[in-house]
Amino acid sequence: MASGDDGNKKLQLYSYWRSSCSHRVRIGLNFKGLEYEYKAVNVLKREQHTPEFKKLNPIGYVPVLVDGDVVLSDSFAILMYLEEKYPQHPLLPSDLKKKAINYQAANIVSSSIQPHQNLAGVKYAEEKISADECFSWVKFHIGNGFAALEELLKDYAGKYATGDDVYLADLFLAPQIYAAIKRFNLDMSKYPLLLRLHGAYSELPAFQNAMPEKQPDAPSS
Ligand SMILES: N[C@@H](CCC(=O)N[C@@H](CS)C(=O)NCC(=O)O)C(=O)O
Repeated sequence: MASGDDGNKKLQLYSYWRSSCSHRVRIGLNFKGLEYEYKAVNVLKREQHTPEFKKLNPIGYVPVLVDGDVVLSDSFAILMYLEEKYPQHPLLPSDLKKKAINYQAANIVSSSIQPHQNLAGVKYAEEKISADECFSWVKFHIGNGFAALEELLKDYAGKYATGDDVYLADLFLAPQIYAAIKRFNLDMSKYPLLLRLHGAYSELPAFQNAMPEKQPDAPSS
């Protein structure tokens, strides 16, 4: 694996094992063959709100990538930065339409699904409504997004979301499908294309090594 190209300074990723946003970036780093130092941030212990961490990301979310003097947060921005700085194994196709579909699919996940399951929102909602109602609300939004993704990708999908190569959309889809299955117990029979993609991702080392349970801060059992 290559490290960042700024001398011998290794890239650093501030991540939480179960964070789907961190998971996207882990796949991107692995896919591009970039070695990085894993810096665990336990969001359940509110480590994302420490003054130290907030110097890196004032909004108090993981992931954060440090590449020499570049400190970046937000998985989309991080992946676009990696794409330009480390062009090997491109995350975007050259075809403009396909590229736009990748942006659209990635943003359905990051703007229209994930925010509904984010810790801060879920904790707040659980105080206002019951935990069960909150869980159903989150599942509703995952299902809504998944239905849109099935429709969007049906004319583009090959082995992966937009053809036979892995691109940006796949980096956003894999963690969201994983979370839907493992954390939210979503009935995936309604989303056959996404279920098939989930199987395809599970065969790729870049995706396997980014799995939550393989991270150094994952609980041992
Ligand atoms: N749009 C941001 C969202 C970041 C985000 O929501 N991170 C979550 C984990 S996936 C987080 O740090 N949550 C902690 C909290 O809610 O306090 C991204 O894509 O990186």
